[in-house]
Order: sequence, then C-alpha cells, then structure tokens
Amino acid sequence: MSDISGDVSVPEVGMSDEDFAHRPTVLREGTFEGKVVLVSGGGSGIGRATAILLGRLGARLVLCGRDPGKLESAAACLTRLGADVSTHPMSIRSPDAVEALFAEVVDRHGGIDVLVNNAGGQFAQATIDIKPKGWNAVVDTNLNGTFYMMQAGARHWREVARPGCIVNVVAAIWRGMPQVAHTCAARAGVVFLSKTVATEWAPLNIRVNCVAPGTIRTEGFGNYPREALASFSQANPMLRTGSAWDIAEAIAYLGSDAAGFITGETLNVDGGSQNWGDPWFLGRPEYFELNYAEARLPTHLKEQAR
Ligand SMILES: CCCCCCCCC/C=C/C(=O)SCCNC(=O)CCNC(=O)[C@H](O)C(C)(C)COP(=O)(O)OP(=O)(O)OC[C@H]1O[C@@H](n2cnc3c(N)ncnc32)[C@H](O)[C@@H]1OP(=O)(O)O
Ligand SMILES: NC(=O)C1=CN([C@@H]2O[C@H](COP(=O)(O)OP(=O)(O)OC[C@H]3O[C@@H](n4cnc5c(N)ncnc54)[C@H](OP(=O)(O)O)[C@@H]3O)[C@@H](O)[C@H]2O)C=CC1
Repeated sequence: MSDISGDVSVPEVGMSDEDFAHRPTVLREGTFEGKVVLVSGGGSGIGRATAILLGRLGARLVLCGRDPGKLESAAACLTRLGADVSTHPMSIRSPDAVEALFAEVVDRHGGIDVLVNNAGGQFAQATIDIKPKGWNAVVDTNLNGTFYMMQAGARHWREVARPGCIVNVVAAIWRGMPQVAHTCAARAGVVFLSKTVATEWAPLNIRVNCVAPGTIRTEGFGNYPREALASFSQANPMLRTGSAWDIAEAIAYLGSDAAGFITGETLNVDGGSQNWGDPWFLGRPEYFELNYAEARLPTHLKEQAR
C-alpha cells in the first residue's frame, strides 16, 4: 500500500444541513409543488441533500432507510424548513418491506410522483478475497433492492394510471472499479435495468434515469481508510471531490418536468472521472504508483519524460 504523506489533502466530509437549506439553486421555486417524492437512504449524505433541495422546491417527502435515528434527524430538518415529511424505517433488501412501504405511503400521501433510489453501499476488498456472503450482501442491496423499489413504483403508477419518474443513483463505473467489484457489477446492472424498463414502461408514462456520482464528500467516506480518501480527490481531472449538492441538483433536474423528454439516460456528475483519474478504495497499490511506472521506463524514455 502506498505511504500517503501528510501533505496529501484528505477531503473534508460533507456540507451541513444549513448549507443545503440556503445554497442557491437554478431550479425554480415550486418546481415540485404538489409532488410526492420518495427518497431511499434519505437520512444521510446525498439522499438527505436531495430531500432538502426537493423540500425547498415544494415536494412532500417520504424518507426510508434502515436507521430510524438518521431518518428522524433528516425529518426534523425538513420540518424546520416547512416541508411535509414522513419517515419509514425499512430495508430495501426485503421485497415484503418494500411492498409494505408503498402501501403505507399511498395511505399517508395518496400516491407517489417521483422515486429516488439512492440507498446503497459497499465495503472495499480485493475481488480475489470477497466471500459469497459479502458479494451477495452488496448485490442484494444495490441491484436487487433497487429493482424491488423500481418494480413497486411501476406497479403503483400502472394501478393508479398516473405518470411516474424514477431516478437511480449509481456510480461512475465506466472503467471498472478496482477494490469494489461487487458494487461495480451491481451498478452496471442497475444502469442496464434502467435502460430496459425505460422502454418497457414508456407506455405507462414512466421515465427512468440514473445519476452516476464520482467521488462525493459524504458521511459514506467514513467507511474508507485515509489512503483511500486521499485518492478520492485525485480521481478526476478537476483534482477535487464533489459535494452532495452537486448530485442533488442532477437528481432534481432529472426528476423534474425540465427532463420530460429524457429517459433511459445516465447523467455522470463526476468531475470527468470517466476520462482520467482513479479512486483506490483501500489505497493505491504500489504497482500503480506513478513514480513506480516511471522507474520501469528505459533510461532514454525517462529523460524524455522529465
Ligand atoms: C472510475 C470512477 C469511479 C468513481 C466512483 C467513486 C466512488 C467513490 C466512493 C464511493 C463512496 C460511497 O459509496 S459512500 C456510501 C457508502 N456507504 C456504505 O458503503 C454503507 C456501508 N456499507 C454497508 O452497509 C455494507 O458494506 C453492506 C454489505 C453494503 C451492508 O450489508 P449488511 O449490513 O448485510 O452487511 P454485513 O452484515 O455488515 O456484512 C455481510 C457480509 O459482507 C462482508 N463484509 C461486510 N463488510 C466488510 C468489510 N468491511 N470487509 C470485508 N468484508 C465485509 C462479510 O462477508 C459479511 O459477512 P460476515 O463475514 O458474516 O460478517
Ligand atoms: N459518496 C460517493 O462518493 C458516492 C456515493 N455513491 C452512492 O450514492 C448513494 C448515497 O451514498 P452517500 O450519501 O455517499 O452515503 P451514505 O452512506 O450516507 O448513504 C447511503 C444511504 O443508504 C441507506 N441504506 C443502505 N443500505 C440500505 C438498505 N438495505 N435499505 C435502506 N436503506 C439503505 C443508508 O441508510 P441506513 O444506514 O439508515 O440504512 C444511507 O442513508 C449510495 O448508493 C452510494 O453508494 C455512488 C458513487 C459515489
């Protein structure tokens, strides 16, 4: 593992609720007036920022996640901002819990207009060492859980003959994701599931899109070692991490009527990580150190490289 010296900057985690409550947005006040928006994983990070932005734009919010304390804390913030909000502790990994969630929400709010599938996560491990239980846990959360939520949404909209909109939070997976292969595979599954049902569900007036974040400063960074965090700000040509707000605005755009002719699309919000830079979730292995690669060059090329 590389030795990260003290002068490599490790990104500060997160913006505060206060920042989210006041940060200017290009989206018009009232954009989500009269709309009910369900945000999974709405108690923290990107989900929480999204809920606050949509609440400011007039949405009624439904937040789900496993930890009731996180949901309550987000709901208290939204209530202070004047938003109507309900919280539903559950796991998206249980199809029964997903069905019960939709029944509760329809009962409480009369229906759903926009579904934001943001809940997800993984742990960093070399692929060669991942155990079946760990692989299954990550795929079950990120792919299966998202599928249960999408299908429940579509069934709801078919039943009540209302238009629907789904925004799935995935990741910038396009060059593979060493040290988190399970999540890369699961997110690729969600992208192509989304492209597929964007076509199947168009006759139901349902749009389905994804947002692919690059490295975004959130509470989620707490799951990675310092060496990983240092690499996160070097994972794109802008040489910095993004904020939860960057992702919230993309979700709000795709969830709004401004994106009414967009379906089956994935919007990358990644500072250009598709093109250059690598996040290393456990730290950069020696083999990939830039000066190590230079050390292997023939002498005449080393001189040219200087
Ligand atoms: C190119 C540009 C790209 C750009 C893209 C860049 C992305 C940048 C950074 C991304 C950041 C984020 O996503 S931030 C969001 C992060 N948030 C999270 O990741 C949430 C934290 N993670 C989790 O909750 C867990 O990892 C997860 C498995 C998903 C939850 O499931 P469960 O609660 O069921 O899991 P557990 O019971 O904890 O564990 C189940 C099994 O998983 C395995 N397991 C779990 N944790 C483990 C660990 N740390 N190390 C090894 N193995 C582990 C073990 O086998 C466990 O079984 P036993 O052996 O029996 O215990
Ligand atoms: N931050 C980043 O750099 C990137 C993040 N992403 C993805 O964006 C999404 C949000 O992450 P972020 O805000 O950064 O990190 P967080 O860890 O703050 O968010 C993850 C959220 O998902 C919820 N969650 C996890 N598992 C389940 C489950 N089984 N059922 C219901 N809710 C669940 C968590 O709530 P609880 O613990 O209460 O269940 C939590 O609120 C995730 O899918 C993440 O992987 C993708 C690329 C980059």
